[in-house]
Amino acid sequence: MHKIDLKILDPRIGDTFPLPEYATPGSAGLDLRACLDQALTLQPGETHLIPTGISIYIGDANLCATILPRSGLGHKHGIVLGNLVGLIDSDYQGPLMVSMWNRGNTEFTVEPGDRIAQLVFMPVVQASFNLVNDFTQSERGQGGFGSSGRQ
Ligand SMILES: O=c1ccn([C@H]2C[C@H](O)[C@@H](COP(=O)(O)OP(=O)(O)OP(=O)(O)O)O2)c(=O)[nH]1
Ligand SMILES: [Mg+2]
Repeated sequence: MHKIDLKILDPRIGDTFPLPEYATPGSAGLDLRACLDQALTLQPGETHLIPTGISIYIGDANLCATILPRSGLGHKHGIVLGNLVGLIDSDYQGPLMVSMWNRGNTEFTVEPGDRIAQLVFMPVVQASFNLVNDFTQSERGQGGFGSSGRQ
């Protein structure tokens, strides 16, 4: 288990609202909570930036974190992320924010402390570029965007 530095920015985190934790031993994501002072209703089509009450400092360029939607919110209520996926850089030290987008047709109310999205740590490979004029020919070549058909 990696140790990641975490700062509590909202005193309710770790008190009224639990710290992010893996729900089961096999969980990939840690749920993030809406650190709101009052309930917030997202009208259809609206996007709001919601504080999670924490900041993390990953501090290792070979790691990042992503913020992903919760499948229940996305599938049942149309609540996904305004940026589709949030990417947390290893050198970011600011507050973790969740862009909540109501892509559905009905309003949705977020209550303070609700679990609104999930944080997933991932390995990162940084690359530098080797400038060439021609690539060694691959089997695929330039084929893409459905070039192999549908079945
Ligand atoms: O859902 C998100 C996405 C990003 N961030 C923070 C962490 C990330 O490291 C930083 C910058 O994100 P990104 O590089 O995706 O945004 P940008 O629009 O390119 O901003 P910047 O110019 O600051 O890099 O914002 C969040 O808190 N939540
Ligand atoms: Mg950026």
